[in-house]
Amino acid sequence: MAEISSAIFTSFLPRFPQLSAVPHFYGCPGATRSRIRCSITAESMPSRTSSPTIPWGCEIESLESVSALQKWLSESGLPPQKMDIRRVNVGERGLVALKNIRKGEKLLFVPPSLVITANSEWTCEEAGYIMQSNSVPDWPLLATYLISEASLTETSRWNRYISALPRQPYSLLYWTRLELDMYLVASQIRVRAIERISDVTGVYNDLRARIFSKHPNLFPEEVFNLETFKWSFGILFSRLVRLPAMDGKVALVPWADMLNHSSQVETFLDYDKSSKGIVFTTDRAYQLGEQVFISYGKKSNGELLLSYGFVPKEGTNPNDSVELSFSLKKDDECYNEKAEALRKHGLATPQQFPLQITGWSIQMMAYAYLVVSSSKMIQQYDELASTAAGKNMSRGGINYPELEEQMLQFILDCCESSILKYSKFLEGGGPLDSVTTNVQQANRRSLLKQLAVDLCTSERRILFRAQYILRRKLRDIRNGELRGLAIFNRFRQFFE
Ligand SMILES: C[S@@+](CC[C@H](N)C(=O)[O-])C[C@H]1O[C@@H](n2cnc3c(N)ncnc32)[C@H](O)[C@@H]1O
Repeated sequence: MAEISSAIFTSFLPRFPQLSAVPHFYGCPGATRSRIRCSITAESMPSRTSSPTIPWGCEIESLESVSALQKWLSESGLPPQKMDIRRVNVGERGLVALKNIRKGEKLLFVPPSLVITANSEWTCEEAGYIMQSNSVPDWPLLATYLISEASLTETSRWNRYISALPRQPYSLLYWTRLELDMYLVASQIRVRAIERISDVTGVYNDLRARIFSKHPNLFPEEVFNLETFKWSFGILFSRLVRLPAMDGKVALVPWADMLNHSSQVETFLDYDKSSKGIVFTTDRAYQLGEQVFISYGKKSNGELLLSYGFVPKEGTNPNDSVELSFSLKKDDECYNEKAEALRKHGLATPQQFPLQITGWSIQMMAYAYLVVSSSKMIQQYDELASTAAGKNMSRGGINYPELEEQMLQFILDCCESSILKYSKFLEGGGPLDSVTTNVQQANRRSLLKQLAVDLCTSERRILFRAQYILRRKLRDIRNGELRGLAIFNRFRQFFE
């Protein structure tokens, strides 16, 4: 998948404009409306308290719906492919090479007519008209579109595609608050997941208040509810691609979205103007029968778990990082001045910075310098906060040799307190393990726990490496100081 940046996700956060005056519709044409009502019956209706079931899509590993999808795609203009959808070891279902594929080959060629974007036609035209006339941003529009088309079953042209989508995409959206608190207690991804769940809930509530409640015949609550929105956002987070050659347009690309991610490749999906289709260019060769991969973007293991519900094997992701939380010291006599400088540059206390396996950023160092700086440096607070916010990136700008030791010690302390949290989770048993009630629940818990263990192991590994480097640097500084002191003392004795 092309990178779906948080900037795109935030594009649905701005409030929608007030409802414009729209003609009053009485719902989709008769047959279609009744299908909506039939598609989710009272019995199958997802409940907010019990485990919800979405009445469309398939089991995540199902290949049955995939053959119907392939047939429909070929009939609808997808050219013959050099890959086929198969059960795979990495990612349940994936695309596998049907012949040897060279490095540098263009593959796929999915025509734009088979791609879902914010401009796609709605089977229920009236619902589409209402959404568009309210200028609903792309993400909530697509989430609503997907539910609308899914609920129309065979009437929708996307029926075959939607039937092959997972009924429950792997995503942190499906973790309960208790599971997030238990299993991701040490990782900052827990907070990101909570925020994301609350964003999705907020978007749904906004749509319901502003649009759905005013047109209940077009957007009945038994179809357009929080559970179906969780599903559609889960699908978008794990399958939507941004197409740079189409001005960053976001799209669901059937067939191409069967490609799994590998951190070892860099190629991604994009629109190819010469062939007028969605393609990707292989950046390595594949042999017959091998699974073909793309990159979902330079994402950390935590980000991959958040959006896609998986954690790559330990040590295989060169883009892995862990979020380290920094705070001003509560007893700092210049706390207010420092907090104000941070606020001015859009930063807070506490503030998270990514720590990579390859090291830490100038922004992180600038924040740490600000934390340890004395009141004598008050003139530099603004500059440090601006560097911490990434606005002033020259290394020379934060060269304070007299504070270096304190700054490094501060980062080391933060790393070590974070390591303690990870070790407590990884080396202690969780009380949730003892309260599972049935086999299904026990299986789910062990899967989530394994994901959390994999994530926390990889995040702690980065912290251990930083701890090692910081300790060595501090030892060198202190040894250098000691050597300097010894030379000074020898000089003093000589003159005495
Ligand atoms: C765009 S879909 C790819 C097709 C998907 N495997 C399917 O069967 O529908 C993204 C989802 O595939 C799975 N996936 C992709 N890359 C993976 C990987 N490297 N390891 C494990 N699961 C992966 C995750 O479940 C993710 O949410």
